[in-house]
Amino acid sequence: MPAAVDVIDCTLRDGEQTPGVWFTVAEKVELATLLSEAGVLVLDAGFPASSGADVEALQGMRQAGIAAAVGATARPVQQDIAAARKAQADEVFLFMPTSDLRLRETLGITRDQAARIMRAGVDEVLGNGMGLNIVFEDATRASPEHMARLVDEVCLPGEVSRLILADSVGCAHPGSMRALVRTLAERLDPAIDICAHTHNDYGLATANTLAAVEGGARAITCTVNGIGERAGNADLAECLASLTHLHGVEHGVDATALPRLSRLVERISGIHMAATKPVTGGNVYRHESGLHVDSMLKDVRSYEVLPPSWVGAERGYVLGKHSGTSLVREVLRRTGTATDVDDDTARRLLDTVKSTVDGWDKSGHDAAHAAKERFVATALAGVSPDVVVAEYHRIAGAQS
Ligand SMILES: CC(=O)SCCNC(=O)CCNC(=O)[C@H](O)C(C)(C)COP(=O)(O)OP(=O)(O)OC[C@H]1O[C@@H](n2cnc3c(N)ncnc32)[C@H](O)[C@@H]1OP(=O)(O)O
Ligand SMILES: CC(C)C(=O)C(=O)O
Repeated sequence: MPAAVDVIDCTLRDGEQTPGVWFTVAEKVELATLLSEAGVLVLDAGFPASSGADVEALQGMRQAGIAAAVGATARPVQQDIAAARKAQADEVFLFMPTSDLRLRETLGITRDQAARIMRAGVDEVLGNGMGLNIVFEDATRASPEHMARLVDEVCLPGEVSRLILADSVGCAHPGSMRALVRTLAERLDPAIDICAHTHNDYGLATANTLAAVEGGARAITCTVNGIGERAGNADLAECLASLTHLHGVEHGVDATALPRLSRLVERISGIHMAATKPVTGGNVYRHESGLHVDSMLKDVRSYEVLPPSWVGAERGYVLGKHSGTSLVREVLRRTGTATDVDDDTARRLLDTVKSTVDGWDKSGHDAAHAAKERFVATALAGVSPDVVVAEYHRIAGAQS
């Protein structure tokens, strides 16, 4: 693993390509500002040729004076590059399919033609004074010979900063991704960084991103909440957590910004994350099961490898159907109600918790609604500690 990687966020471009999702100009500038303040180095901030709003949004980011470099995605065609220039992009993500399937069957061009179009696009971007990232779209289904030739012809030091290898359909696995990066890294001038762009069709986007870094990639692309085309992209929070805690790789992003970023993207995309969403999900730092809570109260390493403080969150314990007396005692201790509770009282209080949960009426709901209710009960409510405290006072009162 390298000591550090560059982080490129593409929520504003690939994330916005999520079917049915679009962001207003103000939302884009707000998200770009937060990403930049968090320490993200580069933003793939939009596709200016797609709409005037994208041009305006990129200009707005420049006017807001954000520190992150503002990038624009473009095909190697004059109109896209002109739009990126109009948007005042610092750099361009210039993409061209590399697989024969995409070249021959959907674009109807040969490898030679693709190479020539790309070379002309490179010259156009450079002529317009913008920085350049070359994107090999569908690289994970492309011929290594064709990609090697493109490396020689369009990925030249002094012209190109990064080569982005895109697993556009999410068909790679960690082994193939690692091998692809290694092969092209041997061909590429070391002044140019390889960057991974992965999709999550098999749920492997994060694993493939990490494998790419292992193979020699020195930059990664991610989206907040993993939103993006189809099953989405590599999730920013997951990638950063793994890089930090599993591999010790620096990335320059302040992890305490991740929950806020996640909530902002939930709000502006309308796509809500599950409570189990790694790193930023509502249940990630919460525990209910009695045996777990008992262990956690003795040593938090028992069931916690990702410290909540890393993202600025707090550890929580939920009283519920699966609780044990350890948490009942802890609640009484934390609320200052009682420090020393006999076994019989603790057990009676636990029974109150369990019967309260068992008494919840879920009839009249269809299956989907019931599942949602269960989620809400688990994620948000459990049983309030007040129930235990009130019951304790009732028992203690009755005893005195
Ligand atoms: C893998 C990725 O995620 S790439 C990014 C994908 N993102 C988007 O498509 C979102 C933004 N897109 C848009 O707003 C629109 O598609 C536009 C404005 C870019 C283009 O719209 P239209 O001109 O109406 O074309 P349309 O989208 O229907 O078709 C795409 C055209 O681009 C061509 N094309 C696709 N990729 C490339 C490429 N890398 N280089 C050159 N041409 C390309 C296609 O061959 C097709 O050309 P044709 O119309 O001559 O057959
Ligand atoms: C344009 C590139 C980076 C892309 O989104 C893809 O190939 O998935």
